[in-house]
Amino acid sequence: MDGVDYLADERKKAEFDVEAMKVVWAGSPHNLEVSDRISKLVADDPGFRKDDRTMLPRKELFKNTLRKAAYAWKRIVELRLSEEEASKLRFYVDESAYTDLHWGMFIPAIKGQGTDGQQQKWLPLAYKMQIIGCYAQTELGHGSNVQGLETTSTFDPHTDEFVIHSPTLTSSKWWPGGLGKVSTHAIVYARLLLNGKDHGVHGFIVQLRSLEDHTPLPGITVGDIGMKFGNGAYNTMDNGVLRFDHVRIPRNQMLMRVSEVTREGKYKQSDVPRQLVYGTMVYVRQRIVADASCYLSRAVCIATRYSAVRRQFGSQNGGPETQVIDYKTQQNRLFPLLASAYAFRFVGEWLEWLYMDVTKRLQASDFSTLPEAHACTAGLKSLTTSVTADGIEECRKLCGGHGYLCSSGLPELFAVYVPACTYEGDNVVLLLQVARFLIKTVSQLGTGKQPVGTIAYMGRIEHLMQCRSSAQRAEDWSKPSQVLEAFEARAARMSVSVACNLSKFTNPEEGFAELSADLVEAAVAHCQLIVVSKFIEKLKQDIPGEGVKQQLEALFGIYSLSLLHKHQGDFLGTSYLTPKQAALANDHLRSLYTKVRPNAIALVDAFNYSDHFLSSILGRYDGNVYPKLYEAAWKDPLNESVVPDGYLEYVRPLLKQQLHTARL
Ligand SMILES: Cc1cc2nc3c(=O)[nH]c(=O)nc-3n(C[C@H](O)[C@H](O)[C@H](O)COP(=O)(O)OP(=O)(O)OC[C@H]3O[C@@H](n4cnc5c(N)ncnc54)[C@H](O)[C@@H]3O)c2cc1C
Repeated sequence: MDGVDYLADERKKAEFDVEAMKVVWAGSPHNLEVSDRISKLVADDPGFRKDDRTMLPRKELFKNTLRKAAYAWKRIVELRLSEEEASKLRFYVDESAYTDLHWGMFIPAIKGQGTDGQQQKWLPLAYKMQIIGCYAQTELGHGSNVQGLETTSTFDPHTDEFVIHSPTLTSSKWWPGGLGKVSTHAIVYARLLLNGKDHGVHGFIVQLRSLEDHTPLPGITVGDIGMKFGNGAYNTMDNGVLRFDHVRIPRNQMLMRVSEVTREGKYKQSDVPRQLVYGTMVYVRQRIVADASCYLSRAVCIATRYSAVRRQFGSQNGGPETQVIDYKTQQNRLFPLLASAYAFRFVGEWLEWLYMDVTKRLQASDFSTLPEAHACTAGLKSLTTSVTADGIEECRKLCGGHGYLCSSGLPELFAVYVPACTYEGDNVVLLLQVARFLIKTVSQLGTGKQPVGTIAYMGRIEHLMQCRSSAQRAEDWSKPSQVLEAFEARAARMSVSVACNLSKFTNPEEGFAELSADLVEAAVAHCQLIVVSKFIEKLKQDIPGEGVKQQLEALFGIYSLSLLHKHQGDFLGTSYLTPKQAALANDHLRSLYTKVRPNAIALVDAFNYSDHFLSSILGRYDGNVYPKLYEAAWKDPLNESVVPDGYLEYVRPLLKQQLHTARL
């Protein structure tokens, strides 16, 4: 029945102020106000409907995405939305589109790598969407290894131009979002060749399509790379292929903030430090971590609400069966994901601060924290996207069979999200970069160079190598300091141990390759420690609202102790814990599940997601799942006729034993 809240009893159980928790999740009362207003604006506008997305054929789907992107822009202009409101609107429209790359990669690349003059020329056009841009780095043959890119950009001093060329099939640009069908311009990464000398990979602004009729410019071959994983999902995006046949661009379209090519064809480093490009990278990765908390919280919201609606077994004397959320196994799978969503939210918030800090330092030519900031953002991107991708899939399983229906919202969420483990750096490749940084830090211990930021704990290496957990009772694990030391000791010991093993190799690179699996594990331990420590920092802040802090403390316990349980081998193997202490931690974890259980629905309500945004029948706010699932089934195009198209040709001849005369 519409209008009835089937989850009302669950909501009454909440032991904290949900409105105050909404503010914590949003980051501030201002953020909550903007998010709430814009999300309602999108949800109430039929122009942003998305419930038919998984049923549309690709061409229709894509055309509809183009319409929505144009309509969104129209609304942004009509309503005179600020940049903040506009980006929220795009977020709540919730459809991957060329605009993601235009705003998320093309513009930041020009801002980060373009000279002042280049920014003045290109940014106003891009801001008004008079040009649409994408980010063309990856090639058919090369992705992670950027230095292996093959596209060339050769300077021609006679015409003062660069000649962009794809010398081989494998040099074809392959994957860039927005490239296939829409972008008029691209930031193209190519090897800079001057007088036959290769100066490595640089970025160039290249016009791809006519601004009059959208046809590719001479020398350019461009198209879409084809259907991707899932229905709807990321197929709203035109990931593209691009080849250049000696395409000429003016010299001033090389992004020249850091290095330039003079009129005479000389390569010059500008006095702007090379490290500046890291600023853009920190920005992009910070966005990805923030997105991880959004995607994970969406999946968790769906699975939590449905777990409270769904009942299986346990009926007493003909009474209702048990809500599946009351099974400890369900809690043990679901609540750590709920806690992770909050943990990632807070680490994402901290990354926003880090980005501002890095920017300020770069402006003052202070590069001292850059290697640490780089390693930490690479690691957090890897950790949070991997957990989120696996977490969405776990939420699907938590919803049983119905989770497999597109109307649950989970298959599409998963299909849209999984590539985040690959783009902006393959997750394993990124963890190996973190590991290199950890090994370097270990090798510098004792040299007087103090580790800074998220690696500062290594400065207490002597203590961390020797200390033992003092936990004697389960409740001891409720102390953040107890948990923090456990994670620090584990991370430090794993790094030192793998560094010792590495030192046994005469060729360090050989050793690095041989021990790469252990190195990745050490990197994961370090990254989990960062998330744990940032959660603790959040808890130290003033958090208003009745019961809010207590819930966050419980979630912190669940996040950290579920990891401790999962990676028990690390903690025991490095001798920080005894098996008894690990068992006590697990006892405490179970008690936290009991504490969070009555608050679970309110904790996901605090995400403040509209039904439109969730687009999931299982995750409906009112819990009215079964009638809506039933209704939705009848809307499937296959149910438009009672007898399916194809019956006469292929089913009836079979039933009537007349296949020999059928036209198959
Ligand atoms: C949906 C989507 C959107 C994208 N959008 C863009 C875009 O807009 N612009 C753009 O330029 N690119 C884009 N990409 C490309 C993306 O950035 C690359 O796919 C990514 O960098 C990974 O590179 P790769 O595909 O070459 O993987 P590979 O590097 O070939 O990885 C294959 C496997 O090898 C492993 N591996 C690789 N190197 C090592 C190593 N050194 N040690 C151990 N293992 C290793 C990896 O872990 C992985 O398991 C997109 C990709 C996807 C899927």
